Amino acid sequence: MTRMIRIFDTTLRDGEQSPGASMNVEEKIMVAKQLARLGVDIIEAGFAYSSPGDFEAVHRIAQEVEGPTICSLARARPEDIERAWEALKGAPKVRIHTFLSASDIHLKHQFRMTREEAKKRAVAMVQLARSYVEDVEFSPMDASRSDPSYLYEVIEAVIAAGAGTINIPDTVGYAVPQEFGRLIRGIREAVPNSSRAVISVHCHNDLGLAVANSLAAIVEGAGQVECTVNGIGERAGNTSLEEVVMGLRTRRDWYQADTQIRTEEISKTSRLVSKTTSMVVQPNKAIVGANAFAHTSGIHQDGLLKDKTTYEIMRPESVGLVESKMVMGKLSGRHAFRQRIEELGYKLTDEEVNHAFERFKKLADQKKEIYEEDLEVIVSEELAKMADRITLKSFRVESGTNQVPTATVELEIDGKAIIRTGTGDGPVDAVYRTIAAITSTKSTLLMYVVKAITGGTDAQGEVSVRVQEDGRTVSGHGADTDIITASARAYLSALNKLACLTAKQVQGEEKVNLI
Ligand SMILES: CC(=O)SCCNC(=O)CCNC(=O)[C@H](O)C(C)(C)COP(=O)(O)OP(=O)(O)OC[C@H]1O[C@@H](n2cnc3c(N)ncnc32)[C@H](O)[C@@H]1OP(=O)(O)O
Ligand SMILES: CC(C)C(=O)C(=O)O
Ligand SMILES: [Mg+2]
Repeated sequence: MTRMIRIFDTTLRDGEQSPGASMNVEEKIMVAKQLARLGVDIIEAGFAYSSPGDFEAVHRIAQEVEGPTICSLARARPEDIERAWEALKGAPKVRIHTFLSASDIHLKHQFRMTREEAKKRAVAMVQLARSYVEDVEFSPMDASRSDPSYLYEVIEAVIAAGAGTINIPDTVGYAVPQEFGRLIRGIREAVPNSSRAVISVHCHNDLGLAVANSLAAIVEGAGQVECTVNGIGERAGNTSLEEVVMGLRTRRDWYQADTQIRTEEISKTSRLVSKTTSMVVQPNKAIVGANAFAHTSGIHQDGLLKDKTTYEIMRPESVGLVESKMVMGKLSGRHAFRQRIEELGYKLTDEEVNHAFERFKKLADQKKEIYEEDLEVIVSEELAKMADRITLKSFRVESGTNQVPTATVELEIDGKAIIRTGTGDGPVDAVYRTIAAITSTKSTLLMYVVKAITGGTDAQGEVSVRVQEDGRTVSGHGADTDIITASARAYLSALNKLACLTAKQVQGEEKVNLI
């Protein structure tokens, strides 16, 4: 039997306690609407007493966001509980979450209260909250550093006073999984009325154990997990929603538990929260980091190409990503290299792949990541070793102060001579336009650079061009003492590469329709 675990999202309350993560009312509403689409059970929308802005956020979210229960935090003080009620009243599904410390450290140093006084206050505030709403949650703050026997007493008393959810916070992230699981089991075994309430957990990540502690608590019977998107929150943050949810979903066989989260909304929610709070997600963050579904090493890439399950325990689609990423770099292997160039539309022979792969490895030793354009260049230059299909036979240019620059160009394409005359804005432009007209190229000239290789007026000039067609970019070079000849050669060398690429892409066809 699969147990359903409630997801209590506190991104808008504890998440906002991350330094610099504060959100305005409109931003909170936008995030709350996305949390509803994600399918969380409860949204802790804020702490109504803490500021007019938070009051308004709780109020508007309670009014405007459909689906989840909307909750406000409140200290164990009448004014806080009343303010929470003011913000929530009139909305269909609401909860007041009140809290007071249970640890001697907090009671002695911060609250200056005895255990008895704190217990009495907790009971009175739960009763007050219950006079306003049916659904009351109580948190004995710093529970993991509290004396268990006192903790049990408080829990029993607040359940008797009407709290339907008892949330066990590991406020300072001190607990370790086995210990925290045992604490939850202890509560269920030692508190006589514990079955009348849902036991919740709220873990902080100071030792990087928030998710592990939450999962350990679930094993011992916790029915609600408090968490935040991307794990943001006070100090090192809270339990990460996406990690707990995907942990349960992926290992349902082990936990026999799941949530009602629509996991396909996870990536979108993560991006929204990151953008809204300006909290950048680290690339290696589980589930939502940029690298969470990126594979770099050749052996893994080879395995994935053969079967995704070799190195992927979750489908990227299950968290709303289109597909996993194969990152081409110095650790990639031939299988992934061939696959990527085929995805780019090129069919190479084994020998061509081997040559291109050698060049790729050399380049990858110098560059952190190889992009599509790099692969295009490698492939195009590999293919450029094929005989040129277009050669320049001759050209003549007329230009002067009062003359429209005119070029007559003779090309040989696949052995056939073609001659044509055209005009342009300058002599080079006239030659380029005429070549373009003869070859009927659809390409665009992206870059044209001239530089002198030697000095003097008889200097050898070198022209480099970059040309793009159908998303493919190739470069071309030409050198001559005549700058127009160098320009024509550079352009034709680029067009020859494009022609080779097209020939390779149109598998089985010998000729390219250049004219
Ligand atoms: C573990 C957590 O995350 S708890 C939630 C933490 N979140 C926040 O604190 C964010 C919002 N907080 C605020 O805006 C402010 O702290 C306010 C408005 C709540 C209170 O502000 P101030 O009145 O100026 O008090 P300040 O924050 O300096 O001190 C907290 C007071 O609340 C008391 N207090 C703290 N928690 C509780 C509680 N659960 N129940 C009752 N009183 C509490 C403290 O003992 C202290 O009281 P004192 O003034 O009698 O010494
Ligand atoms: C208010 C409580 C639940 C809290 O955030 C904590 O103890 O960390
Ligand atoms: Mg907290």
